[in-house]
Amino acid sequence: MSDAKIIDGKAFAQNVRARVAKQVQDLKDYNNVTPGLAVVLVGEDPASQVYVRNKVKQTEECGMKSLEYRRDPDISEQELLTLVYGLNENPEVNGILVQLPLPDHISEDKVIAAIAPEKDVDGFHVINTGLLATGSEDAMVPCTPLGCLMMLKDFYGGDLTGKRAVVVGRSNIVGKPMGALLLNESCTVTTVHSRTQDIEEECRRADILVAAVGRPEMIKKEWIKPGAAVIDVGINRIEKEDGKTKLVGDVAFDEVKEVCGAITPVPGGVGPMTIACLLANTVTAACRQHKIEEPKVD
Ligand SMILES: Nc1nc(=O)c2c([nH]1)NC[C@@H]1CN(c3ccc(C(=O)N[C@@H](CCC(=O)O)C(=O)O)cc3)C=[N+]21
Ligand SMILES: [Mg+2]
Repeated sequence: MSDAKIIDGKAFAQNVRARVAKQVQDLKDYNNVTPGLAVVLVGEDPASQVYVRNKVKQTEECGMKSLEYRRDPDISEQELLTLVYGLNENPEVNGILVQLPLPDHISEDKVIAAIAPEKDVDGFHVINTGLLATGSEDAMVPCTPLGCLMMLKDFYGGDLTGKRAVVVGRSNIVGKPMGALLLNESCTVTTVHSRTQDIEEECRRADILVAAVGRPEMIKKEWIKPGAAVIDVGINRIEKEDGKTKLVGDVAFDEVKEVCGAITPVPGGVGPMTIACLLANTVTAACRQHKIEEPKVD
């Protein structure tokens, strides 16, 4: 068996961002529109700060306007909702992202429900969830699943019809929308989770395996069908023997790459694609709000 293809998410994301930058330039030149993305960050979680910093930087590099709203962790739910309502009304803002998780005293469901669906570039609002589930082109598609789909389509030359896809994990932000997207691509989709019997056997049937559980290196090479495409969504910070921390995925990369046909690394796989898709969604949102023909995303 020849070596697996290591899918370079960083390079892929750079490509997507270059395309987005061109679209932004066209919007400015021909429509006098500069897309704007508002990112709301509550609290001081260091990992969240890194992600938000990257989002802001890349938004600006693509020529879009970035608006950042940092709030103390003791902000009330009502104050946060009021901030979101204001962004809904702000014509400079085409996309709104409220960084999750939120502090315990704030209902994430309520905050997501408060975001205008057409500005919901995360695709977390139930309107967008419903549009995705019914196969509508009007859905805002969650960024991580969208990035995974783009890499899978690229690997398979555009068509996923009839592939057996197994999604490991059933979260609202990755597992469920990933399953819906793959079903819309005419895959045969199975979602497995912590209560699944014989999870290993289910995974071994997969042509496409998407791992999104948040358990470091849980998926071993015996779980993999030879030649399968393995997409690793996990970003787990673990401590090494020397006390330093490193990032690992949900897949035991070194052993799985000996069996599979293609695999995304962590870091440098799904993560950068998530941000690139956020930027692409912001352009899509701006086009829809200004009734401009929108660019195709994949
Ligand atoms: N409303 C909301 N939307 C999100 O999309 C969202 C969120 N909340 N909360 C947090 C998670 C996490 N997330 C990541 C995005 C990029 C990388 C990324 O680029 N990771 C780099 C490594 C970064 C590092 O070194 O820590 C990589 O995988 O190569 C990681 C994680 C978006 N999230
Ligand atoms: Mg909460």
